[in-house]
Amino acid sequence: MWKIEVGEAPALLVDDLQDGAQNDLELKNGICKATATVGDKTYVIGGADDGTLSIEVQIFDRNLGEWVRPTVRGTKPVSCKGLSAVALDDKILILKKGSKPDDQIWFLEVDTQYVRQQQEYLGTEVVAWSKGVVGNAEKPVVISGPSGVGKGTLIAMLMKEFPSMFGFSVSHTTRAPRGMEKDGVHYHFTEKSIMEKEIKEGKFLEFASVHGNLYGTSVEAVEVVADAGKRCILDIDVQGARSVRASSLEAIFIFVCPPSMEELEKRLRDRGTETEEQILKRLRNAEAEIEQGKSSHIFDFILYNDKLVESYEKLKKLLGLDDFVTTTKSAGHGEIDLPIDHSVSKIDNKIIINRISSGEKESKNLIILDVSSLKGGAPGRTRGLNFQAIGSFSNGLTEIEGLS
Ligand SMILES: Nc1ncnc2c1ncn2[C@@H]1O[C@H](COP(=O)(O)OP(=O)(O)OP(=O)(O)O)[C@@H](O)[C@H]1O
Ligand SMILES: Nc1nc2c(ncn2[C@@H]2O[C@H](COP(=O)(O)O)[C@@H](O)[C@H]2O)c(=O)[nH]1
Repeated sequence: MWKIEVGEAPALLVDDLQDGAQNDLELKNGICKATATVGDKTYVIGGADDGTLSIEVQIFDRNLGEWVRPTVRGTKPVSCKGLSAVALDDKILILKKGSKPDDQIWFLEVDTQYVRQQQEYLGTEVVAWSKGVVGNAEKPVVISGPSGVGKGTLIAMLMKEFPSMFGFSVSHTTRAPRGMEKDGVHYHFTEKSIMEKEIKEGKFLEFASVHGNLYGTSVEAVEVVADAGKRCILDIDVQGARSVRASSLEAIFIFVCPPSMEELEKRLRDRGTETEEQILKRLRNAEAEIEQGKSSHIFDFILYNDKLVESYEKLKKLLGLDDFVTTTKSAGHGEIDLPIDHSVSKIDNKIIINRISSGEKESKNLIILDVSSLKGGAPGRTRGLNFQAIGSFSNGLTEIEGLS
């Protein structure tokens, strides 16, 4: 048995860190941390010792016998009353005790494709947070097409008809605001140097130089919509769509095409928001974009926006909304009633969460969390978690309550 130091935290016994699921390790300073081991590395997760109130991560590399502070990507969860951690293949499931239902389940990615890419890019140890979403939330919708084709118009119609279903991903841009555009609503208008710094810090899901300005979708812009329980719509150019296609965000990709170049030019000119020079630049770029949009295999659907009302009906059809009745489809993600006192174990793809008895006669004693169909992940959300709650009763009967 050998002793190691966790930064400034009290000494831990390495034997306590063996074999992953050692949960709720109470350190001498009272901060609750959980540990999980993936490969040669033990991850110590918990506490909030940097003044940010977010959960911290340290890694003990067993091969090197060294502690490492990784670069952390994704939105960090805020600290809580206690944590449980369970090692999966390339990520660690974290259960936050005493947190709100939509803040209880998180994943710390340690060896996913995204983490490996970031490690290669930064040359440092990287971990990435992603919040777990119960059930299968509808996929985000990526809408691309040349400037002036009518993407914004179609999206505005969709948001007007289905305000509680869709949320717009507010992009960052270095271009100047147009007359009626509001910061934080149409775009986050920003400086080039600030945006470049934030890109380096990994805050963007995708970014591209479009018509001479920088545009990008921050991870937060997509998460804000997901947190509101809405389906995210991204209005981005073809380069951005390609990056999103290569990312972990599973989406539906729609390319909007003009009926002709003449009509595209007319729409751009009639809109009256660009200078002559900008209109010509946008029209030049449009030809290449249309070619890529039609041939690149990025897009699932091509939508010709000729007559607006007809195009909008087609868009609704693509999204399964043509005969939509608001009351028949609700989000219905379900919430896990995670007991504060629990133990956690793993059998294949099932995580068994066992209530540590508090003497109640009728309580949900067991929650089985199915992690076999996880989708998405950092940067963003991990979707597809399913669960069953099983309650045992004093009469020996068992009640099962399940989700999908
Ligand atoms: N089907 C249509 N028929 C005629 N005009 C249209 C049609 N769709 C949109 N428009 C008009 O074309 C102009 C450009 O539309 P919009 O601003 O929605 O384009 P966009 O693709 O979002 O452009 P950008 O990429 O530059 O933001 C607007 O004035 C809009 O009213
Ligand atoms: N790759 C990205 N492209 C974006 C993003 N936000 C908008 N756009 C695209 O830029 C052009 C021009 O937009 P405009 O508002 O200046 O007319 C248009 O094609 C948008 O789709 C983004 O975050 N990423």
